[in-house]
Parts: sequence; structure tokens; C-alpha cells
Amino acid sequence: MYVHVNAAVSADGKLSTRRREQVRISGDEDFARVDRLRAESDAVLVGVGTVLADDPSLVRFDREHRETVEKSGVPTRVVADSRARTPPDAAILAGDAPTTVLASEVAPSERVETLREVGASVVVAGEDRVDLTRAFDELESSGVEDLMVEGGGELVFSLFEAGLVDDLTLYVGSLVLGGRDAPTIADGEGFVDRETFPRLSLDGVERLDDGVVLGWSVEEQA
Ligand SMILES: NC(=O)C1=CN([C@@H]2O[C@H](COP(=O)(O)OP(=O)(O)OC[C@H]3O[C@@H](n4cnc5c(N)ncnc54)[C@H](OP(=O)(O)O)[C@@H]3O)[C@@H](O)[C@H]2O)C=CC1
Ligand SMILES: Nc1nc(O)c(N)c(N[C@@H]2O[C@H](COP(=O)(O)O)[C@@H](O)[C@H]2O)n1
Repeated sequence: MYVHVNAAVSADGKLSTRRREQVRISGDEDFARVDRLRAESDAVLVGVGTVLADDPSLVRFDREHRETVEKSGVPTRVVADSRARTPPDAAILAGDAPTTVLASEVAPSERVETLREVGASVVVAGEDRVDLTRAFDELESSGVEDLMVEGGGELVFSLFEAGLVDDLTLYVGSLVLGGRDAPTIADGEGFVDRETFPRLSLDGVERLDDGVVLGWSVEEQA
């Protein structure tokens, strides 16, 4: 499965403010690029932190572009949510697009049952937090070849740590958000040993809206 992480950051590298409220960093051209990326994907993944902060629906994508890349149907929405905290009335569970919740064994069974009742598929992988490698194997066996990840920083750090990221694109907008506690694209514990820093290879730089899109592929980890 090919894993592409995309996000928008401020000029000082923040995904949002210290209040973790959704901030529109992308402009119209960048959102159109995001819609094309979604159209190229079989599934779009976010962490439950993003669901609780932004209440995304993840239903928008470029339908014309999807036809040109020969993908059928609509992208499945996926949430990494160890404890099944996704509210049953969350926008990510509404509408016709399918939703898969990746949970772990600590998820209370009644919450898992409620999510199933409102139409989600629930995949249990991992004892405590979601075991992303196992969960991705399950997604792949269900037909997901191209997975787009739209954040947030806790989830993306874990994906880098597990060596699961193939591509990273960042839209860098022309604003400063600041805040030592504001989320960045890779939060979590952080890497400390030089040998473990994921290394990137710069593939492209493009000016868009009032900002710039940077594209990298992730080099093989030793
Ligand atoms: N500008 C942009 O492009 C974007 C901005 N954002 C912003 O980012 C913020 C949210 O990011 P953040 O708080 O980091 O939340 P995330 O969306 O990264 O979700 C983190 C949660 O995912 C769950 N999770 C399940 N399995 C794992 C795992 N293996 N590793 C890590 N996490 C796992 C954890 O909760 P649990 O343990 O309960 O499972 C964790 O707390 C918001 O402010 C949002 O607005 C978000 C996306 C894009
Ligand atoms: N690409 C991008 N630019 C921004 O400025 C953003 N704030 C985000 N946020 C991400 O988009 C999700 C919302 O998508 P929908 O409105 O549901 O289509 C949000 O949850 C973040 O993952 N992205």
C-alpha cells in the first residue's frame, strides 16, 4: 500500500493554533490540489485528535480527476481511534461514503458497537494504541492500494516512526501561528538519534495561492 501524507502548515511549521481549532491555511488552489489527491486515493486517514478538533467530513474530492485515474466509487474515510472515541454524530460517520475506524483492544465494546450501529466498519489492531502496521495490512487486504493521510501530528509521527510513509507534501502558507504547544506535522515523542531521523528526498517545489507546496519522498530506513 502506498502512503501519502499531506497537510498545510503555517510559515512557522504549525498545523493549527495552541487551541487546536481548525485553521484555514490553504487557499482555493491548494484545496483543489488536495481534492485531486483525495481523488487519487482509495482511502483518506486522520487521527481521532483531528476528528475531535475539526469534525471533518472528508467527503469532498475531485470527481472528474477520479475518472481520469480510473478509481471507482468514493474514497473510504478512516480514523485511527484506539479507544473508539469518535462521536457517533461526527461528520466523518455521516453520509454515504464508507468509514472505517481503526481501534485497539482497549476500546470499550459498547463504543465499538455504537460505531458499528451508525454504519462504521471497525478494525481492531493492537493492544493499547492502534498497531498501524497491522491495521494497514488489514486496509490493504480490503483493497486499499493508495492511502492519503491528512494528519494530525500525533498520528503522522507514529507513521514515520513505523516506517509507513512513502510521500509527504506540505503546503506552507504565508502566516505565523506560533505557540510551543501548537501541533506540528510530526509531534509524538520525537526522534532523538540521528540514525533514526526519517530522511526525505525533495521531489518538487511549487508556488500556489500565496504559499508554496513542497513534495518529498521518504528514503528507505536502514
Ligand atoms: N493544517 C492541516 O493540514 C491539519 C491540521 N490538523 C490539526 O491538528 C490538530 C490535531 O492533531 P493531533 O492532536 O496531533 O491529533 P491526530 O489527528 O494526530 O490524532 C491523534 C490521536 O490518534 C490516536 N491514535 C490511534 N493510534 C495511534 C497511533 N498509533 N499513533 C498516534 N496516534 C494514534 C490517538 O488517540 P487514542 O490514543 O485515543 O487512539 C491520538 O491521540 C488539530 O488542531 C487539527 O486542526 C489536523 C490535520 C491536518
Ligand atoms: N489541506 C488542508 N489545508 C488546511 O488549511 C486545513 N486546515 C486542512 N485540514 C484538513 O482537512 C480536513 C477537513 O476536510 P473537510 O473539510 O472535511 O473536507 C481536516 O480535518 C484536516 O485534516 N487541510
